[in-house]
Amino acid sequence: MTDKHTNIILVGLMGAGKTTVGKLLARHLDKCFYDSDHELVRRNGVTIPVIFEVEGEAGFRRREEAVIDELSSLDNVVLATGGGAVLSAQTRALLKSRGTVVYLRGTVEELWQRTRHDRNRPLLQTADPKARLRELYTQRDPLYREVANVVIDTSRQNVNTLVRQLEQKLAGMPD
Ligand SMILES: Nc1ncnc2c1ncn2[C@@H]1O[C@H](COP(=O)(O)OP(=O)(O)O)[C@@H](O)[C@H]1O
Ligand SMILES: O=C(O)C1=C[C@@H](OP(=O)(O)O)[C@@H](O)[C@H](O)C1
Ligand SMILES: [Mg+2]
Repeated sequence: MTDKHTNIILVGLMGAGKTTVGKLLARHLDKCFYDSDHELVRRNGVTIPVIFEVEGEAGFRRREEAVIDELSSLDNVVLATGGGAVLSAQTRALLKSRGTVVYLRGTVEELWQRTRHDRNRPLLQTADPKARLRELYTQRDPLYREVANVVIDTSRQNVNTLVRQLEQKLAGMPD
């Protein structure tokens, strides 16, 4: 059976730090770390941009939905999701029932600074990636808030500070 509070699920936009913070948080809490993107890459043997290229965003979303369903049904894990996972209503319902959901929030400026040199995020391969991030923020911020039990502001906070802050918040949460 899945105990709601044994899993920690991280949501938020690209560059929020889900992968980086998640890995460190898992080590601190002695939980297994999974990242839905890493799992898709490992299983399919191709990069995220290649999945987008071959199957389009819709194909990627189908795979993402399935892998998040599978990983969130495990116990005692920290799961970093991809930024677009919450676009699926099915995934939103699932996440809320399978763990404590943490929204890592960041300003568009910071998210952009953290992602601007990375070619591994196909949605940002546009003429104006910062404007794209702004659009995605407007569209998705309400969805992240809808699923989150905890919202953490990552602005001007280093990863170690964020992990400490998160540990404190999680420890103070009711069972
Ligand atoms: N709080 C932070 N402060 C500074 N840099 C960060 C922070 N969180 C993440 N980063 C950096 O931003 C980049 C994107 O982080 P990542 O964990 O891949 O984000 P996400 O998985 O949410 O897209 C990485 O280079 C990471 O080292
Ligand atoms: O926001 C998105 O739609 C996406 C975010 C990426 O993950 P990160 O949020 O870990 O960068 C990855 O899943 C894919 O490029 C699509
Ligand atoms: Mg990530």
